[in-house]
Amino acid sequence: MSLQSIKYTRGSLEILDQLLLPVQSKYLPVRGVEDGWKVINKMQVRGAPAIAIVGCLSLAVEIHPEEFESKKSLRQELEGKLNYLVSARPTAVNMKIAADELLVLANDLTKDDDVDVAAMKQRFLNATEAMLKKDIADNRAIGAHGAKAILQRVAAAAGAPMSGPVRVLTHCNTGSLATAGYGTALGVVRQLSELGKLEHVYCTETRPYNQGARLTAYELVHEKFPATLVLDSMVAALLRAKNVAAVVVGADRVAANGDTANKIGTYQIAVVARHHDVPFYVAAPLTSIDLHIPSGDHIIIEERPDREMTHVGEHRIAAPGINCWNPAFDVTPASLITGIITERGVFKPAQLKEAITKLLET
Ligand SMILES: CSC[C@@H](O)[C@@H](O)C(=O)COP(=O)(O)O
Repeated sequence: MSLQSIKYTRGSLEILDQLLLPVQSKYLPVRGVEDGWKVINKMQVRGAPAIAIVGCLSLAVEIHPEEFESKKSLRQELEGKLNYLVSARPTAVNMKIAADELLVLANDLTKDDDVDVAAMKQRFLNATEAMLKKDIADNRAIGAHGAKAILQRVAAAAGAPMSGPVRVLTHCNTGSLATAGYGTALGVVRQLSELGKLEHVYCTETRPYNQGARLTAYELVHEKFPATLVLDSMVAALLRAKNVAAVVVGADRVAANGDTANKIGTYQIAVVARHHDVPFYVAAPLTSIDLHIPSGDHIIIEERPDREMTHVGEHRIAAPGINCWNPAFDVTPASLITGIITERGVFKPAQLKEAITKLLET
């Protein structure tokens, strides 16, 4: 069974504390929005889809025991708390998109005279709970589309009818821990494995928070995938030496032109991949795509505390007194991206806006 980062039953939410992994596996109760904001901000839960799901479910557990005088007061509470949750981390767009969708629902229900306040609360709880199942289904579809695209490309390059098993590289953590389950980029790896087509997966350490070394490596060992950890500084050497067929990473926000914000270090991997003629794929659900911004220049990049760079756990590794710059994400230009793998298919960055707009219309 794959790892479970989020445990939810109506009225109760727990998250696997990712600050303690891989040394300790401990679930933390999330009793409401205040706890939800804190576990997201402190990165006890992280990964764009998981942030949105935990944020919304923290609101669900908070309102579950409450009684509301009117639909208007319920709607007001939802709006204020959703906006608060969006402020916990700025770069990933998933929480903002979820908040916008839930607010549209709340507004519609407020106006609907056939719905009373109890039914409105019920419908809101149902909508937040549906996110868990949908995320896993979306990730499975991403996995299937991504594995197919990579294998087809390898086969075409070799002029062969079918590809043999492939080696892939991934960055950060995009697996069960970063989602409701299965994973996005790691879902592609999982699908390659299910097809018997995964020769090897390489994961980067992902300094400074070490999502690769701590979390992805943990998932890969748990799944018994053939896997090797490399340092972030080894990617060029790896692509030169190890016949890697594709790079596949996740996304925190994809702009309308395909520019993609993802974990710091992603951009330089894309540059190196282009140099070595290795295809570079971004795997992300539609809930990570922000058509409201034309390009990556509009993405706010979160800057994290110096301590994440200067210390590993309690141990100081950097010279005291040195200045630090710690952006948590960077933006990979669309021109370096081979394809954006979504649950609805794989798109070239230049096709993304039109294709997604059409999909959303239907
Ligand atoms: C499916 S997770 C996609 C991204 O959120 C992931 O690649 C990433 O950058 C996570 O950053 P984090 O700072 O750990 O939340």
